[in-house]
Order: sequence, then structure tokens, then C-alpha cells
Amino acid sequence: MNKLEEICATKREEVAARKQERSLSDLETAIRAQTPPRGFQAALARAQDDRFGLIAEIKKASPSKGLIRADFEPAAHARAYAAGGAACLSVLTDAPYFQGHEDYLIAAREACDLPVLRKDFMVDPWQVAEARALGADAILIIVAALDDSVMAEIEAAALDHSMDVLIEVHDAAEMDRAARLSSRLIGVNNRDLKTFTTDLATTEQLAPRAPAESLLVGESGISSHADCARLADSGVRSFLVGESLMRQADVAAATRTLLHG
Ligand SMILES: O=C(O)c1ccccc1NCC(=O)[C@H](O)[C@H](O)COP(=O)(O)O
Repeated sequence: MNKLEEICATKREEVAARKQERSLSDLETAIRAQTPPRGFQAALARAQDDRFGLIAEIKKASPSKGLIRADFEPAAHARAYAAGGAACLSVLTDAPYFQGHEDYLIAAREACDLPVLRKDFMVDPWQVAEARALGADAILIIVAALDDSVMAEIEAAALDHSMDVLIEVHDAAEMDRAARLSSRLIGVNNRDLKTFTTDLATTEQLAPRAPAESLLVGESGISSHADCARLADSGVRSFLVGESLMRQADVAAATRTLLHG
């Protein structure tokens, strides 16, 4: 079993237990009390029209790097990312592998006006309702983790809640499968989630295969303005960045430098 399969197997057990604790009608009640989704894809599109679009990730730890940020303060990081010019946030909520928590998403979204992606491993449409009940504006579909029918069900659930969907691919076959979904917000993950090898050339190679009119996001392993400029040469002007920003003492200044050089 590779790491992605292991994470998804753990997630299926976690979701089965959570579904016993909280019914869909309970989640629907919480969703009605939520503020409406903030337009995630629209915010990214506006930002990349201007210069670069940044989805700044609030990430405490990861399977590949272990602990990334000891003094972890989701609300303060959210404010710093917003001050530095990020268009959107991504907040890891997976606990076993990323030391994430749902409360981090709630705190980050309350601390600023940016749209927020719930960064987790979606294996069941129930998680979409749970994400919206927490306030999430967008969810992630990892093509490598799901078969076509489950991907379509999860996407439909998100669209029903007026949420945006970031569809993540890592190879040409996954890009072709992503094209069968309706979302045109497509992330190319430079990290192979089975081996953790990271290579920016992945985005360069896959960008030309994306469906027409896609908003492409280069994901993982991006650590400088030069990396952003390199990917922009392939027509990718939005980026999802976690570790390199989370390791900085001054997160707002590092975000500005990433975007503007
Ligand atoms: O980051 C990991 O080690 C990881 C391992 C297994 C599955 C997913 C993983 N990361 C999720 C991501 O895609 C990244 O958090 C995101 O793209 C930001 O990457 P980075 O800027 O390199 O932190």
C-alpha cells in the first residue's frame, strides 16, 4: 500500500465513524447558519489577471517533512497571508498525517475575508456537507485517490452547495479523467503523493493537456518568485504554496516576496 492509499484507508475509517456521530440533516442545519460561500475560483481568477494568484496553505506538518511550524497559529497565519497578498487560503484539516484540525479552518476563515479551501482527503460526499458546515468555500478532489463515479458524486455535492472544486492531477491520465468533470479549476501537483518526489517540470509538462478555459494551479515544491515566473512561462499563473511560506518568521513579508520578487 502506498502512502496515498494508506491515508485514504485511514480517512474512510474516520469518515465512517464521524457519520455515526453526525447526521446529514444535522449538517444541513449547520450549513443554513453559515455565511454563504466566498467565491474561491473567482478570487483566484481576479488575482492572476492582475499578476499571480496565490492559494496560501496553513500547514503545520506533513508526511514528507514532519513538523513544519512549531509556533502554529492559524488565525495569525491567515491574517499574514491576507496582508501579503494571497487570493485564497488552503487549510489542512487532516489530523493523523498533517496535525490538522477543523478548528484551524474555522479560525483562519474568521480571521480574514479570503475564500478558504478545506484541504483534506475527500472519499465520501458526506465530507462536502461537513466542509460547508465548517464554513469552507471550496474542496479538493485528488484524482489519484478516487474512481470516476465517486469523483463525480463529490463534485456534484460541492456544486449543490455552491462551493468551488479544485481538481488535483499528477499525470496525463489523471488530467484526462479530470476533463470529464465539470470544474475547470485544475491543480497540477508537482509532488507524487505515492513517492513524495517533487518536480516543477510536472506542471510544465501537464499544462498544455488541460481542458480549454481551465484555471490552472501549480501545486507543491514552490519556494521562490523565480519558481512562479518559471511556471508562468507555461501559462500557469496561480500557485498553491505551503511549506516554504510556513517556515518563514515573517509570513506576510515572505508572501509579498513570493508574489512580487
Ligand atoms: O505534503 C505532503 O507531504 C503530502 C503527502 C501526502 C499527501 C499530500 C501531501 N501534501 C498535500 C499538498 O498537496 C501540499 O500540501 C500542497 O500542495 C502545498 O505543498 P508545499 O508548498 O510543498 O507544502
